[in-house]
Amino acid sequence: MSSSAPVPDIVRCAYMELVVTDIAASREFYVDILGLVVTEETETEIHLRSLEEFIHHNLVLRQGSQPAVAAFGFRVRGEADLAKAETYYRELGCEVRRTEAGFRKGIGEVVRVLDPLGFPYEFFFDTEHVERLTWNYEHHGAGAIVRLDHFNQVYPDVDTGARYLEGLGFRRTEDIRDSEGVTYAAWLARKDTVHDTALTGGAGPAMHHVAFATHEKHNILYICDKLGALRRSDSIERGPGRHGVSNAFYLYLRDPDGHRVEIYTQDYYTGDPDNPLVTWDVHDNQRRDWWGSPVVPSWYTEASTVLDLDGNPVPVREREQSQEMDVTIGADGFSYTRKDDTATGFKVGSQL
Ligand SMILES: O=C1C=CC(S(=O)(=O)O)=CC1(O)O
Ligand SMILES: [Fe+2]
Repeated sequence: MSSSAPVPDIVRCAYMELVVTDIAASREFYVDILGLVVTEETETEIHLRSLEEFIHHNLVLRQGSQPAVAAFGFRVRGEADLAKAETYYRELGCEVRRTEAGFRKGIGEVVRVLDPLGFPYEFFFDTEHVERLTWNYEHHGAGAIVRLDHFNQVYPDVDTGARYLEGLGFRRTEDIRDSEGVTYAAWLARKDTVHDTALTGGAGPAMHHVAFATHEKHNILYICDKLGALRRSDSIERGPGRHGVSNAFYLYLRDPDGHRVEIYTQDYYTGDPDNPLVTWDVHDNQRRDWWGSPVVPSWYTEASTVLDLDGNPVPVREREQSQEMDVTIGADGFSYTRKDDTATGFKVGSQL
């Protein structure tokens, strides 16, 4: 997959459209529990944003019959980048549709593509500016979600996927590999933090998670306490904890449809042109959780269906290379805490 056309200048990941089967239950999760702000809503569609956001939305919840992901939206630097996106993806042989303004509420023209990996990407520039609630602390609450931080996409062949994204101008900042050169995951950025999206090796194309940022770790701990108080602790899938990759403090939740949402804070700056790539050994038991806490199997095996430009599910393809869960968890899995000290690899009692 190659194109000699100039790539669109992507500024950041900006919005995701989720199809949800019970919009009232989803509204309760994202608004009442997580505190995202309603920019506008109808009975079947809710446009939400995080507290420091000034574009119209970071998340669209749309009522539908099956849970799915309909769009991964990226903001580009100017109107001219829409034509670049059109030309670039047409040269890649992808389906490309340029919509009129208003196809998405609060957004101008959108270039929609089904990208070479099978994901529905959207590129936009013009957007209605809405109230940025950065200083409106009366709306923040103790679990304040301030920004959309990143997407995470499941795809069978991480190296191929990462090469496509690097060709689109993303910078690889971290990855997980083994001594045979198999890549299990990669993190790729346009903005000056660890990633705008990541590729997790597995059956795909599928959406692994969408991540929102808080300013502080205590915001994440409050969300956990609030879920406990609401007797909704079953929404917590993994964490809270400290990532190895990205160094961020994290929590993974599952929404009422099973869509995975990460709450994420305090990764690091990656904006210099010579930002050093961080590569983790797949057997390093601190790569995904710096404290060595195990990754629950569902985190590796479950993800959301993605839709094509007509709203039909994109068929997934199984990963052919070795699976991270197989090589690190369970009877045949192997991970170390200290590379040459295999006698005491795992913390006692934390085996799944
Ligand atoms: O955002 C992330 C940063 C790090 C990790 S990992 O679990 O530490 O690999 C996962 C993640 O992709 O969700
Ligand atoms: Fe993440």
